[in-house]
Amino acid sequence: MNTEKPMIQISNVSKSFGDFEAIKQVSLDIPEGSFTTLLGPSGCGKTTLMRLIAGFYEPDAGNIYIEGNQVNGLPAFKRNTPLVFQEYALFPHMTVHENISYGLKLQKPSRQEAKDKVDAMLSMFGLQGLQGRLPRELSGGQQQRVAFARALIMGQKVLLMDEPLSNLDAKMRVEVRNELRELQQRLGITAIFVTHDQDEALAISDRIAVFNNGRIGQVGTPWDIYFKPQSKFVADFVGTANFMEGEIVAEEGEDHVVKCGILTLRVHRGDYLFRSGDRVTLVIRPECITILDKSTTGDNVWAGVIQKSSFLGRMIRYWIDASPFEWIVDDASPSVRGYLQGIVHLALDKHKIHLLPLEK
Ligand SMILES: Nc1ncnc2c1ncn2[C@@H]1O[C@H](COP(=O)(O)OP(=O)(O)OP(=O)(O)O)[C@@H](O)[C@H]1O
Repeated sequence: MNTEKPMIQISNVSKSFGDFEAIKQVSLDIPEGSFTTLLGPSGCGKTTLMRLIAGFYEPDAGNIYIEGNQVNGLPAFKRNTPLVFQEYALFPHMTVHENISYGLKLQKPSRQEAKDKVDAMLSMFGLQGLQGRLPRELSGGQQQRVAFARALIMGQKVLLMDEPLSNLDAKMRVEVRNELRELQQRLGITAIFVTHDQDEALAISDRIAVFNNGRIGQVGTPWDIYFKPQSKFVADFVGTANFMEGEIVAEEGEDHVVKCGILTLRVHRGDYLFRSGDRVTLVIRPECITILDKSTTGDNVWAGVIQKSSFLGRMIRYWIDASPFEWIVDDASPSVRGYLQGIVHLALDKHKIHLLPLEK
């Protein structure tokens, strides 16, 4: 389920600590049933925004709405927006069962009702058989699952997560994130997730809000954030990109002709509204450049000299000098050629170049 109805609305919210403005007039709608990730470098305000939604901080200005109701001033425990942290924050002296059922206390359920609810959570999170253990007797992944189960046992419709997977090793991190995503979709939960890991954000989210210095730089689907960044900051922060400055010198057929120093490239015009004379930044992802098997001529083809390479498992990354530019190029089928050296010829599909207005 992923309707466009907003479950949470953040409207012109600002928050300062002393003289320092950590959140600057941020507005963001979180659709019901969606998985939204707040992504950005350290100190950009992700955790602060999360704590504002959860009710641990109050905004200095602006409003927060949950299901259409303004919640400014409403204490955290009345918001039904549980927050799961990187530190699992389980009660160390309580068993898995006691930890998970903790939130039910206020409802005063019968023993059987509590057991049924805990059993349902144990099964949902693959924790069957572990209910009698203490947190220290569990792996990191199991502890984090207990933390999720504890957060959701009251049937909450919203789940806030602040770097919840950061303490897990790489493999476990991917496993738990896939489970989390599957569960969020199955239960139709509205999830907000904080990370500074771009791969994680791209893999798990319906929408990503990229933060920069207390403001949202761009909100969009992972695809748009990666392939259609609206600023150099977003393009640079999410993934790796080659950047080049250029000027549009002509329009030919469906293409812009862009002059970048000694290199002239054709860029498919698509939806761009640029005109001849406009100065632009070209954003080119490393995997969008192809290393040719043999020299050829044509549009968007040029030569360079390999400076260094790095084997990344699923590909080899090359740094290729084509003075005055140095290109980063990812070769995803290295088995065919092994490591390349010396002069190579590069080709670039005109549809795979993204244009931004040149930032001053
Ligand atoms: N309670 C506080 N008092 C003073 N300054 C704070 C407080 N909480 C956060 N800040 C400052 O506000 C800014 C944003 O912090 P925040 O924790 O929201 O960043 P973040 O994007 O979550 O970073 P990280 O990824 O490192 O956790 C930082 O400069 C931080 O030092």
